[in-house]
Formats: sequence, C-alpha cells, structure tokens
Amino acid sequence: MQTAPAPVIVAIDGPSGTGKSSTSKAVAAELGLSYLDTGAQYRAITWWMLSNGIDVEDPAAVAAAAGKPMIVSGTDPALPTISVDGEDASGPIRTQEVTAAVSAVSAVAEVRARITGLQRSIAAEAAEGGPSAEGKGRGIVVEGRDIGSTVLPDADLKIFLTASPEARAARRSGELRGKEGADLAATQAALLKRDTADSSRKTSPLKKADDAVEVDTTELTLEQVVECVVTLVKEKQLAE
Ligand SMILES: Nc1ncnc2c1ncn2[C@@H]1O[C@H](COP(=O)(O)OP(=O)(O)O)[C@@H](O)[C@H]1O
Ligand SMILES: Nc1ccn([C@@H]2O[C@H](COP(=O)(O)OP(=O)(O)O)[C@@H](O)[C@H]2O)c(=O)n1
Repeated sequence: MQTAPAPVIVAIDGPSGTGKSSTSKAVAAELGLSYLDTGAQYRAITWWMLSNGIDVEDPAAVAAAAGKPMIVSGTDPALPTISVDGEDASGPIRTQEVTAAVSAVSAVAEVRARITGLQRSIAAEAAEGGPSAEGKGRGIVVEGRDIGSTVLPDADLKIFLTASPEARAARRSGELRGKEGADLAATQAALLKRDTADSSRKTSPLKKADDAVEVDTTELTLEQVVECVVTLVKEKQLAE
C-alpha cells in the first residue's frame, strides 16, 4: 500500500516580477498543497494604514497601529483570498498607492512581528491539517521575501527566484498594460526602488537563505520554472 507523502513546507522568495506568485500557485495546485502570498498580507496592512489616515512615512505611528487590523488569508491556490476586518481586500491592495507605500510599512519591526506570527500559524496549520476546509494537511507553498531566511528557516525546500531587471519590468508592465503605471521605464525604476528598500531594511530584509536553491527565470517560461520546482519538491519527498 502506498502511504501519503509527509507534509511539505516550501519557501519561495525573490524580488518583484521574478515569478513567485505564478510559480507558487501552480506548484501548490499541481501538488495539492495550500498557498500563502505573504506580499498580499503586507499590502493589506498597508491599505488599512492608508485608509485609516496613518502616516505611512512615520514608523512610530505605523508601529502603534500594527496590531489593529485583522487580516485573514485564504490559502486555496485556485482562489487565494485576503480580507481586512472582514472586508475583501484583493482589489484595493493592488493599487499604485499601496505599491508605493508597502516597503515603508513592511520595514517596521512591529508590522513584521505581527505578520510573521500569522504566517507561521498558517504554515503550521497547513502542515498539520487544521480545521479549515482548505487545510489538507499536505503542506504549503509560502512566497515572499524573507520566508526561507527568517519566517520558516526549517522549510523542507527553499527556492530563491531571480530574473534580470529588464525581464521583470517587462513582465510587470505587460500585466499593467492599459492601466495606470504601464510605462516600461517607470515600472523598472519603481521596481528597483522597491527592491532596494526591501533589501536594505534592518528587520528581515529580502535575502537568499544560505540553503536556498537559486533559479534564474530570465530565459525560462513559467511552465519550465513550475516543472523545475515540482521536481525539486518530489525529490525532497522521496528522500524523506
Ligand atoms: N518565467 C516567466 N516568463 C515569463 N513571464 C513570467 C514568468 N514567470 C512569471 N511571469 C509573468 O510575470 C508577471 C509577474 O509574475 P509574478 O508571479 O506576479 O511575480 P512576483 O510574484 O515574483 O512578483 C506575471 O504576469 C506572470 O504571468
Ligand atoms: N515576505 C515578504 C513579502 C512581501 N514584503 C513586502 O511586501 C511588498 C509587496 O510584496 P508582493 O510580493 O506583493 O510584491 P510584488 O513583487 O508581487 O509586487 C514587498 O515589496 C515588500 O515590501 C515583505 O516585506 N516580506
């Protein structure tokens, strides 16, 4: 009789536009795992700060408010959801206003402590098969900036995605085509500014964990990246 593989925790990190969200969702869907977009959580808390008149450039004001919003993430890779105080936030967290403010908010230690706690409990529940309908107990793919380095240092597999700044900007502006912020040069400048802020902050910066597998996606299709990660997960499961 075949036994089900042990629950697996996969951390996928990297800068903007490297393919973290698309890869993580596809890998989770193919392997029947849960999926957590940690960037959406930082965007959600940023949206709440902006909506509640908190000065996002004032770290003390952000720190004082960090415990107030209730953020809930749905972890089905086919339909990931995010709500703040019971309100669907999936649309508003993607505006240019939130994108421009998120690095400042996510640099505040109190914000990181709060969100990191949420992430760890969601990962633990997915690995244990918690009470939620989505928690299948098979494990989870968690994507972000500091998952392998800080949030889940004991993850079974850590991937660090990279791609050239040109490829990343072209992907992002392709997504934005026809919407605000679609200009390629402006997209690249905004993306590099966010990378610099995320990589240079004191608390838990964007960083490749020492034991992460680096995958440069510049010349790869999304399907090739997904296949590569799925293969690595299966190898890990076989080695258990
Ligand atoms: N390997 C790839 N080749 C081409 N386009 C890609 C690739 N990976 C992702 N994309 C596209 O690039 C855009 C950004 O991908 P996304 O997964 O949101 O990146 P991230 O989460 O790292 O910011 C999406 O439109 C996605 O479809
Ligand atoms: N684990 C994480 C994930 C995101 N973030 C912050 O959240 C922002 C938005 O993340 P995201 O994954 O939605 O960004 P995109 O690259 O998808 O636009 C990042 O620029 C970081 O400032 C973080 O600090 N730590």
